[in-house]
Amino acid sequence: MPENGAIAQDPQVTAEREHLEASRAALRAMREDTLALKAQGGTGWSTEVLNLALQARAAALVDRPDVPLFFGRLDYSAEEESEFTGEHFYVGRRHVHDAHGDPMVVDWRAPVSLAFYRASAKQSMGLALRRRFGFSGGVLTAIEDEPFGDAARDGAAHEAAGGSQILRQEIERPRTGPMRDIVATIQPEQDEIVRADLGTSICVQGAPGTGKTAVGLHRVAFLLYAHRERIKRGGALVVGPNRQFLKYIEQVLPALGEIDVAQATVDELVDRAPVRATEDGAVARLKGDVRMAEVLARAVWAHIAEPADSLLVVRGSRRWRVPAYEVAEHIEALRGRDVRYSAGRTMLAQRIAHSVLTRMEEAGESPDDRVQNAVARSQPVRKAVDQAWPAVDPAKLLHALFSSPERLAAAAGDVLTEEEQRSLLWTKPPRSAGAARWTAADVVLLDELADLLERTASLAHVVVDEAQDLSAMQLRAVSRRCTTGSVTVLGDIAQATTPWATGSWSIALEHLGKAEAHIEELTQGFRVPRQIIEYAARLLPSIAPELAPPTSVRQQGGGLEVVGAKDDADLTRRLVEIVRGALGDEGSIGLIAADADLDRIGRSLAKAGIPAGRLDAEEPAASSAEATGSAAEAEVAHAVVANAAAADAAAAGPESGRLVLVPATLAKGLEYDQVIVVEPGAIAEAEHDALLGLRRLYVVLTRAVTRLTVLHARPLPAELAV
Ligand SMILES: Nc1ncnc2c1ncn2[C@@H]1O[C@H](COP(=O)(O)OP(=O)(O)OP(=O)(O)O)[C@@H](O)[C@H]1O
Repeated sequence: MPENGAIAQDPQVTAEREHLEASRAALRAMREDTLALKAQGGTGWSTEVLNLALQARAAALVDRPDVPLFFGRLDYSAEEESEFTGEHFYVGRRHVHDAHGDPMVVDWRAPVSLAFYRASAKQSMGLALRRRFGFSGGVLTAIEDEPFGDAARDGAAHEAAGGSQILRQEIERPRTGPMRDIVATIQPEQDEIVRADLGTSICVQGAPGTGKTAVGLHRVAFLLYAHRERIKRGGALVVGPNRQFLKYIEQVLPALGEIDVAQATVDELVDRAPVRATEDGAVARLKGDVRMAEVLARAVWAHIAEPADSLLVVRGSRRWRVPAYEVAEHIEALRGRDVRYSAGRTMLAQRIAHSVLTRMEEAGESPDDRVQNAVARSQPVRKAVDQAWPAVDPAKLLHALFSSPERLAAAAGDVLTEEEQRSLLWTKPPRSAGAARWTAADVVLLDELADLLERTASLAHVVVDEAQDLSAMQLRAVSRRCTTGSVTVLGDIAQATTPWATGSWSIALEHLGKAEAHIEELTQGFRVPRQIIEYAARLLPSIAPELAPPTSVRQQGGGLEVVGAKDDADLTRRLVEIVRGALGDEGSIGLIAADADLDRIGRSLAKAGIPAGRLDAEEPAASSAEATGSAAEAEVAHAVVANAAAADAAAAGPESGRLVLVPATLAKGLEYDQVIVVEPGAIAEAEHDALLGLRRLYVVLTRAVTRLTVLHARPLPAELAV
């Protein structure tokens, strides 16, 4: 926003700038106070931990000159009865207080800030005035007032005039670098989701660019504020489709002052063995089918056998016998309870030992717990447990199932058809489990097996992004990581591009064990201009006829150009021209093509002297603290980086150049100012399945913030050519 003389001299602007400066000084003082604290733990180790905590806090208190300390102000009415009658507050990313402890800026997540996001002309929530601030490079350049109460007519006029200019500018701004927070402009329907209580699981269906990812990340930040101890103890996790996506979103939470949230891809979540093979889509789909859970459960529990003999425990000069039928009774009793398989082994040993102890007591002895533990660990008891309730190893069991038609049939007989069973069997079984080359779907099965043996620890909250792509078995893997916690499920059925996708939110939620979750829909598109979204939506009747066409709140941009080339040579020539033109405008440029075509396109551009980054290029080396230091040091280093002005460039790595070549399979969740899509036909065909191909194309066509150019020499898919 350019500074003009009128603004510079406006007394209100001057007063607000003074408050900004005073707040900055207060934040500096808070940081200095923290740095002056001496960590004094009881031991060297606890002093070290305290030191790291202080460093982390000091890092979180760094003032980034380019990030406004506050973006809004709330003036509560002096006449209306409310908790904050007559008071006013500045709303920002974090709480700042003065030397007396009085708030200079309140945290956007605090209850007092709620009205900033929710008050409307119809419901003022006690406000007399809501003020938004516009900034340019950290300098306060604009004020926008929205009066309520007696001046409600003006409020209505404000809405009729198209709402906030500052909001418009934020939505229309060019995109560069990683994803940014939307804390200054969260919309009421988004805020409802962000502030939902910790116990509530929510599923958000939304068209491309409706802010699902942004909302999910802000919800984690909110939950950390509202339930910090519980989330810290239990842990919070964001699950995304791939590393590139996680890299794109990783700055959002640190920018909101939150560095304690783990982020993982689904594959990383179930990291039970390295993935060393791929497989046919039909087999992967079957391995992702929920019936596999039944097959695996049966395969595990089939290990339980009738106790062969009575067992004899010798203690000193006495011998104690436990008959086989009594061991069988213990087994039956345990199976009637919801015990995990491995825990059951330990419990069986204890129960047998208890039988021995009962006999000892009957004989007049008075054994204690130590004796019971010693008996449970004795060789005869261990032998009896190993025979009737043998140890199971997930990899060995899966290896046996996929190698032996008999073993598989025993577990899958009436669950999978014979043909399905055949498709699961390896044509050349590896010699051992260690030699097996597992696929991504196999590793999910290994994770299911591991959970059948030992209960997986639950986190306090899990956000699953692009959840429409997950198989039933992957959803179960997520589910066991939030059995006692809640989930935020984000996705768009129209963007499901995996053959194993479940296809319906209610089914997905059942697999997640959260059938009671609310399904919310976000409909306002903040990314894709109307003209472009309408073009992409031509595909909707074919890919998700039940979904309403997406809308767009964006007014600017919207350049859509479909360029037909005569042949491949003409396509290359035009591509170079288009890319040169795009480089002449501001913002990021994503050139998206079928994965297999990208190398060739990269070479053609290089030949024309146009360098381009690759989204799937190798990760840059970790920062030195991450490479050599402890996890805690790395966290602090992370926070410092997040608070540094250079964060954007540092975080984006090799893809930080303006022009990025994006394989179509990695485009999901990302956005670029200008998008150039090369050969939509090839992108769709690369999927082998017509429906999934069109969905992939829909994803690709909905990445543009300002301009979309579609370049093709081959005919466009018929659904698009309408
Ligand atoms: N309230 C808002 N104010 C400003 N910008 C917003 C708002 N909500 C979303 N956006 C912006 O819209 C863009 C799209 O958001 P986001 O990536 O979260 O959408 P999405 O629904 O996850 O999209 P996709 O389905 O393509 O993954 C981002 O640049 C985000 O910052």
